[in-house]
Amino acid sequence: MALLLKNGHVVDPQTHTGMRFDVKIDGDTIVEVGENLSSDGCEVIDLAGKYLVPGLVDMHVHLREPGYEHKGTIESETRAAVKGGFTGVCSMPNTDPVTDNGTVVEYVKSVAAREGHCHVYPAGACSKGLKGEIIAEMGDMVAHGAVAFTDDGRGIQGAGMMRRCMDYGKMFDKTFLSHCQDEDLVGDGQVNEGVVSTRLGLLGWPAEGEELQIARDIALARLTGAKLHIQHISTARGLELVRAAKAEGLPVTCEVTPHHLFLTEDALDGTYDTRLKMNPPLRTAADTEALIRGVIDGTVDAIATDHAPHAEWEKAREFELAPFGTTGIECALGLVFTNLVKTEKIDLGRMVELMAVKPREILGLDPVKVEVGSIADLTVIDPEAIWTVGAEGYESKSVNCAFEGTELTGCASYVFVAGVCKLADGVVC
Ligand SMILES: NC(=O)N[C@@H](CC(=O)O)C(=O)O
Ligand SMILES: [Zn+2]
Ligand SMILES: [Zn+2]
Repeated sequence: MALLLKNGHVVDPQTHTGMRFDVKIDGDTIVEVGENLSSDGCEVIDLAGKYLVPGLVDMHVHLREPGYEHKGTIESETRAAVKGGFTGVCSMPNTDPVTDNGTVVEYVKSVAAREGHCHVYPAGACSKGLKGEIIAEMGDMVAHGAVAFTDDGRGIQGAGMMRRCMDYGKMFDKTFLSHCQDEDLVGDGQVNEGVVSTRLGLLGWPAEGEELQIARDIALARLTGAKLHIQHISTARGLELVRAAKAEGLPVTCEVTPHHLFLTEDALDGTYDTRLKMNPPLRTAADTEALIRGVIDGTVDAIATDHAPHAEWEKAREFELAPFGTTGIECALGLVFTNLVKTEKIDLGRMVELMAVKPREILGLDPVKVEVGSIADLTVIDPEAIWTVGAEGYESKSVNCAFEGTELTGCASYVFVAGVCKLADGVVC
């Protein structure tokens, strides 16, 4: 039966924004958009008071399967994604085995097709085993559906190796997603190097450890012509490097996470809370202010969560022994809505650009628009819902959320993936 979404406030910067429209879905496709559409033969969902936007895509997510199913599975983490309002996620290759060949890409895709709640777009590794030594089977991975290349979890240490990856891989016309971390400089750094690391007595992870590789990778994008995307950018100077690269016309983009936008190293003071341990670390207030300015002025292309589930016992260890990473896919929409949209720093159209339009563009996916003929990947946002992160638990298998206890306004109430309802009234179907 066709599905009629009535009276939603459509926000799509690619088509119509700010209009109240009915949207009819048949199968996996939008077949009609307009006012007062006939509901004959349709199941009707009333979206009065809600926003209807192109389905959100989180371009940086750790699903943990295969290999780390005690942290999360493709089933559990795509369930969390749908709860958070996403119709698709780009999965990172730091699995076990590493997603560095077509067989593992195929495995991720087949489990996602069988058990996943939303689209999964796998990223393949740049180097075999994420070791930064031998180029991974890029062509094989692309043939099996990999959408991008990354050694996320590690920076590629050798400039020559990064250059060879880009030179070889650029023939596939995919973007290189770069985790920027100079391991020699960062060493065992735990938190941002500065006053807070000194006060806590923890080894520092200096901003320069990230900025050196951002500068290097931009130089290599210039040298090779490959498309470069800086992951989870966290420092003001790093963003300045991206701004300059864009002004020069280089094919460089970047993403920022909600935790690097809305939390600073000061949250760690006196807590030693391992949920606040992530890579790169929380930085200074001056950095978050610069990142928010970048979101507003367009230097930042995308907001992605770097959703990184870890088991409770892993995070319950001493700070130095706990793994890096926070979950975030269930609260990202609420955080951005509360802190940026409600405060009028950005409008909802810009939010859709950051969380739906640009991620697809960078990953080379087909665009999704609220218009006839588009695939019906759609997110419905309730702008009035007030809720507390973690108060009703999580859909994710893991609970290591840096934002637990934060009160937010705005959440996803419906999610449609290829025309199928996956979230109804805030409940995963
Ligand atoms: N960001 C993190 O702190 N952790 C990520 C790895 C990564 O994104 O670098 C993880 O896989 O747990
Ligand atoms: Zn990373
Ligand atoms: Zn990551």
